[in-house]
Amino acid sequence: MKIGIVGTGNVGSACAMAAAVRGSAREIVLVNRTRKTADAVAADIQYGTPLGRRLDIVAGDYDALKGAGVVVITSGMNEKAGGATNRNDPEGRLRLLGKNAEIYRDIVPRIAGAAAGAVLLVVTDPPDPLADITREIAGHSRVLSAGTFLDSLRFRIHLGRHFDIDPASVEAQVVGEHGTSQVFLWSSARIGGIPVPALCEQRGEKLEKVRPALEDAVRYANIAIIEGHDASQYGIGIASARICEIVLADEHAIIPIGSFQDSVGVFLSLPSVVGRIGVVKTAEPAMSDEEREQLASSANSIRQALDRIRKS
Ligand SMILES: NC(=O)c1ccc[n+]([C@@H]2O[C@H](COP(=O)([O-])OP(=O)(O)OC[C@H]3O[C@@H](n4cnc5c(N)ncnc54)[C@H](O)[C@@H]3O)[C@@H](O)[C@H]2O)c1
Repeated sequence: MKIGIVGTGNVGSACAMAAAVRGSAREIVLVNRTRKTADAVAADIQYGTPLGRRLDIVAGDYDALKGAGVVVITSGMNEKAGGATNRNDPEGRLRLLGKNAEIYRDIVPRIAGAAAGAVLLVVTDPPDPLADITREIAGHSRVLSAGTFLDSLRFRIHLGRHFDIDPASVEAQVVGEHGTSQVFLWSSARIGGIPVPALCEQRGEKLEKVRPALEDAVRYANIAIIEGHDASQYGIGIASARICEIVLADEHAIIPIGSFQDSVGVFLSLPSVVGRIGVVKTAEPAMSDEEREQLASSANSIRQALDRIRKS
């Protein structure tokens, strides 16, 4: 049970830390452009491991990824460095695609060559079109975009806060792009089996009044974090570690996550059964007409961003 993590900046280090603390694997290998950084992160985390489950965490070159069941790719420019922190910019994280696609064209052949049997989990922004590029280069379909798994957790947190309920008991999903065009499935959001719109009514609230602020808090959560702390890293670290666990244990858990959708020709997130081969099956959730239209428009945003860099 081995996890590879490529890139040991803020996000890669947080993924490693979360996987170590959660006991997600027996072995973690860290690969970074600057080996010294990967060595340092591995050593730092290793010193805490006698307090948890047995773990070997080491740094290595790409060939050390051999035998990994899953490789988390976090290399690339982040939102702050790439100027993607303006809430009024509809492009959002898609602004980072040109630069990060260049980096992916360089590193994915090496990752896919070394970790031939692994599921590749794309975390770098924007993860959906980068997963497309990864799939093309790797030549197989065991590719996931971290997608809206984290956005869905954020949605559950904010709904839990609003209704004063443990977010673990909130069922709610964000689908589509991990970006500004993401789609909130209000029509199927439930707490204790009660639809969220009905819960609002019970409290004398109008859903249309609750929606904008709550959606903005989720859609721009990364920007709010970056305004206080330079990079968003810990939430995605925990979310990525959980995805690795699902893959390594072939759990067949169902979570919102990005995979290639034949029907629209791009990667985007839908609730999906995840196991050792990546996405085993995608479920089409119940959606209102409005949500369905938003999902089509989200697919368009991703497609247009890919078209722009393929033409350039
Ligand atoms: N999917 C998500 O939910 C999510 C959440 C937070 C951040 N992110 C994204 O994760 C990525 C990493 O963010 P970060 O804060 O860790 O950035 P960072 O600047 O801290 O780290 C960048 C990493 O990329 C590597 N890198 C940079 N240029 C490279 C190149 N040319 N070749 C090989 N490696 C290179 C660096 O060595 C470093 O390991 C960003 O794209 C960020 O936007 C995604």
